Amino acid sequence: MHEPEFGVAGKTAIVTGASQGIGRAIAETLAAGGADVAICSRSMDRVGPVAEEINEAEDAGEAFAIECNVREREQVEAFVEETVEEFGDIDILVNNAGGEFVAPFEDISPNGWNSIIDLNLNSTVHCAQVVGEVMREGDGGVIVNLSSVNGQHPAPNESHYSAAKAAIIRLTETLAVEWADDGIRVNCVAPGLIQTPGVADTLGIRSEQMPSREETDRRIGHSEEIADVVQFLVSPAASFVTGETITAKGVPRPGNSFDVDLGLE
Ligand SMILES: CCCCCCC/C=C/C(=O)SCCNC(=O)CCNC(=O)[C@H](O)C(C)(C)COP(=O)(O)OP(=O)(O)OC[C@H]1O[C@@H](n2cnc3c(N)ncnc32)[C@H](O)[C@@H]1OP(=O)(O)O
Ligand SMILES: NC(=O)C1=CN([C@@H]2O[C@H](COP(=O)(O)OP(=O)(O)OC[C@H]3O[C@@H](n4cnc5c(N)ncnc54)[C@H](OP(=O)(O)O)[C@@H]3O)[C@@H](O)[C@H]2O)C=CC1
Repeated sequence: MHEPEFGVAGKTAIVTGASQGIGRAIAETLAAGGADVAICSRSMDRVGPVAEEINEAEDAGEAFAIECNVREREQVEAFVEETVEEFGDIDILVNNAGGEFVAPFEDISPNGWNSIIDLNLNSTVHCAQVVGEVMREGDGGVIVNLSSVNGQHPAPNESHYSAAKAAIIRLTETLAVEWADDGIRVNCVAPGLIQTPGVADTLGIRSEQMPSREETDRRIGHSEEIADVVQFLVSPAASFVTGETITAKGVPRPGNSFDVDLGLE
């Protein structure tokens, strides 16, 4: 009888933007499965406690945290170098750090546009190139990039973010082909609206506005539900899956998974 292998025990992983929200859930899920995780955010005060909590858990992998702004190539290089020193190799990269502000296209300044492209797309490029080199020189690996339903469908007032997240999908497909012979699988997850501190603070969408998790229709997703998809993609069970985007948005409908009034005129 065939038993699918969903485990990550003994693997080493980098998860960017893991001080809260989806990134934190991904790091905790992989560590709970026995992977050693290197995690980062822009603030050691925020990401350090996540590593401490993982290290206190029984039967979990090891964690170490580092301050790294993934918009800065040099900081990504230092983070990856330190991870290799710590763990010896990198099997898994999850490009999670990302974010946005909402504004009509005509109100986005060149600097505002660049900040969102840097944060979402260029950070993914930095991490994929730097970690990809380590994987190609080693035994290959698995990369998962966080896109969004906004990268798949029109999203008014999120033109910069949507453009970046759409580009991440095509980058994923391209790298899956370019790096197939190096034993590197590259996939994407496109979440619908997920209840995270970032969504609450930045977009002003709070959990009390949301239907409860028990409701099957039109509910907001939870970070763990994205972490579970990532866990599948990085596991041996997904060994024949590359260049794909898995959408995780609950009930199928075009566009966003939940109709939220963002309060823009
Ligand atoms: C229908 C429902 C749809 C819901 C979809 C939900 C999809 C979820 C998407 C997510 O990504 S969830 C994650 C949420 N978390 C975040 O978004 C938080 C992350 N935010 C940040 O890190 C930062 O705020 C930022 C957005 C990256 C900006 O960081 P940066 O340090 O670059 O900022 P500044 O230097 O302050 O500004 C740079 C530039 O951008 C302009 N700008 C900033 N905010 C706005 C705004 N609200 N409107 C217009 N322009 C803005 C700012 O003015 C600067 O430009 P210049 O003035 O210098 O030209
Ligand atoms: N929540 C949602 O509805 C959806 C989210 N996504 C995507 O999922 C990912 C995670 O989103 P979510 O959990 O909601 O986001 P949050 O804003 O809640 O968390 C973002 C995380 O990224 C870190 N971060 C932000 N900027 C940087 C940076 N420049 N360098 C390093 N770390 C950084 C933050 O840490 P710190 O502040 O400490 O630096 C934090 O840990 C993003 O790519 C997002 O676009 C996609 C679709 C929907």
